[in-house]
Amino acid sequence: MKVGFIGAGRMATALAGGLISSGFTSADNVCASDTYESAREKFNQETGADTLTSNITVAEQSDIVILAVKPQQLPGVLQELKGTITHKQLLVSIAAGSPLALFLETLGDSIRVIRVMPNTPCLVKQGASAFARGGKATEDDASLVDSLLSTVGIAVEVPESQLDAVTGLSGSGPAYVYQIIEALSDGGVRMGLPRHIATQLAAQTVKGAAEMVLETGEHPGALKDAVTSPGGTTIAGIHALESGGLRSSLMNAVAAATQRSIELGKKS
Ligand SMILES: NC(=O)C1=CN([C@@H]2O[C@H](COP(=O)(O)OP(=O)(O)OC[C@H]3O[C@@H](n4cnc5c(N)ncnc54)[C@H](O)[C@@H]3O)[C@@H](O)[C@H]2O)C=CC1
Ligand SMILES: O=C(O)[C@@H]1CCC=N1
Repeated sequence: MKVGFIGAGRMATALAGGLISSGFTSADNVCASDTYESAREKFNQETGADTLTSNITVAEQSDIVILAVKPQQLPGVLQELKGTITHKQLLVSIAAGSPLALFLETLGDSIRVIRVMPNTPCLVKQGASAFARGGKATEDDASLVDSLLSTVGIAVEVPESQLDAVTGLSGSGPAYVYQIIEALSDGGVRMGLPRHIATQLAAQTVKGAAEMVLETGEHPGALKDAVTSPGGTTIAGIHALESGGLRSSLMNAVAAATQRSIELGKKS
């Protein structure tokens, strides 16, 4: 199975690294093209896979072609790949906000295309990705993309209409959580902890709580109750969070980012 990346930036390097280190495919079967030499060199150093200057050659040589350029660069790349991408390759796009219709309109509706919304924790193999099938993409194509994304985290299939909400939640979500970690650390510093200790404790607390949700399958509310002693410290903290509208703020953040994803999708 030959996998080719068009665009050898951060997300491509993370995905290629996951594919190779997990044994999904070998470095010999992976290649990438990029306009910039520095990006090609970094991809090659970090993954051991070959890089090329020609997007067309990468597409011709690959069974799976992964488009990993920025959304603004996508229309130009698709024009270039017209006639090269056919139903023989599986096309996978990770470009935020670019709808399946864009690929079908440009490359023809016989192509097999899957649109993915990954997130940056893919860089540390803790990604949360969702994908939607389009055109003539089959059940087998979906399983393949599921296995591919699972090398760098978890993956779920959704209808394309839900991908804007996915973008608002898990695509942009790491940034919300970084703000939460920074704020928890600030709280620790305010109460007298050294910064490096406060940040370490804050990050591990978020990681540990997330693992508890994923591993136990318990409702987050039940896990919260298990931390909260009657008349204790936690309920005092929770009351302060409720006064500050934490939950409403996070729900509004997901809604605002989803709305922006819808707007950006209409422009492309
Ligand atoms: N960073 C994030 O949080 C997320 C990013 N994405 C999507 O992933 C995609 C890639 O993002 P990053 O890896 O963060 O960007 P990046 O900027 O690190 O990588 C993009 C690469 O494409 C190359 N490139 C530009 N024009 C090209 C062309 N015509 N032909 C070949 N290569 C070309 C650039 O030189 C660059 O190395 C984007 O579409 C983005 O929307 C999706 C989810 C989350
Ligand atoms: O902020 C953005 O537009 C992209 C999409 C998801 C994460 N970053």
